[in-house]
Amino acid sequence: MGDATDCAIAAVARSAQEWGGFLLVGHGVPMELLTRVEEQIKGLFALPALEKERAARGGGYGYGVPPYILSFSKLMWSEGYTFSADDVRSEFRRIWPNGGDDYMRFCDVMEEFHKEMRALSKKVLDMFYKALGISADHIGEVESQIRDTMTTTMHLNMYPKCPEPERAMGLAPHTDSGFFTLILQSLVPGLQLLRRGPERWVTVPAVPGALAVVIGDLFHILTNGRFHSVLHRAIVNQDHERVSVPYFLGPPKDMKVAPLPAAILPGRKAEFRSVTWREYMVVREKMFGKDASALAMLRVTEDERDAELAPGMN
Ligand SMILES: C=C1C[C@]23C[C@H]1CC[C@H]2[C@@]12CCC[C@@](C)(C(=O)O1)[C@H]2[C@@H]3C(=O)O
Ligand SMILES: O=C(O)CCC(=O)C(=O)O
Ligand SMILES: [Fe+2]
Repeated sequence: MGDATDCAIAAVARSAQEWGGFLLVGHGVPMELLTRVEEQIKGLFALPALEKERAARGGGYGYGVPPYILSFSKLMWSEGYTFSADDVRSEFRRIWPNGGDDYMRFCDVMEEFHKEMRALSKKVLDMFYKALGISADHIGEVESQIRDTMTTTMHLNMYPKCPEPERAMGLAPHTDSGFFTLILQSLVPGLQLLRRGPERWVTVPAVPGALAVVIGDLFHILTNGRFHSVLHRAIVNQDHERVSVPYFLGPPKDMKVAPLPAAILPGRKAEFRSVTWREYMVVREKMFGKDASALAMLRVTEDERDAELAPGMN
């Protein structure tokens, strides 16, 4: 994948525009490592509830479902754990205060996974740049700043077997807010993307060793809407538990994100205002449960565009 072919780049461009996601194979992260990651996560969630509660979510990180999930009426049939990929050892002392073998094994595997995923995420970003027509030898200052400062957040989802799957939801429909997400999923399907025209939920197949890639809202802004941030959800099933590990890539929380000039098509203008991830999360929280989307709030209106044109026209 390091030297992705023109054909692969064209496929990335097409799926990022039309779907907002795709399955990535041949990425080089060893399948055997992915299996170990899944085993460790199942072990973590199998711990007694009281031990997991020690790490109860606070300040955004820790055990428990993400807060936004609580604003949906349907029962969420899942457990979650969010942490900064760079702080595995300190974070999981909350679960295993005295360290020990289980703690060491868990941290070793997660750190190995993080190292591989971090390297892969840079390759994926470069593929996206190429897919936008930004060639490797003409990468601008902003593009390389993004490449050098991208942050990584890991989230673990466990969806237990559900006796009445049609009455529950694994994870409510949402878009990821960052740049893009690489998702490792069990061999049990459950992730669904909303396909447009006409709208329908499409299940992402569980392909051994494949990673699902999903475009987030800040990438939608960065690409001036050329790449589509896709609404997705996770459903549950009666017969198998399922684990997924989204690896979220995004800017540092206070970096301003605006459409990349090099990504704006000829004859078009920037269609989104600049925003930081932190600011975006505030806007999005306000929009939950309402009809309008947070992205729509950041769209430059016709009036604003006219106002911008006006001085030059006088
Ligand atoms: C780095 C991230 C990405 C977050 C916020 C923060 C930590 C937890 C992530 C999730 C995980 C579950 C869905 C989501 C929508 C949620 O509520 O929490 C995600 C969200 C986002 O993509 O916005
Ligand atoms: O379980 C999945 O496959 C999707 C999880 C997801 O979308 C998320 O945690 O943001
Ligand atoms: Fe997601």
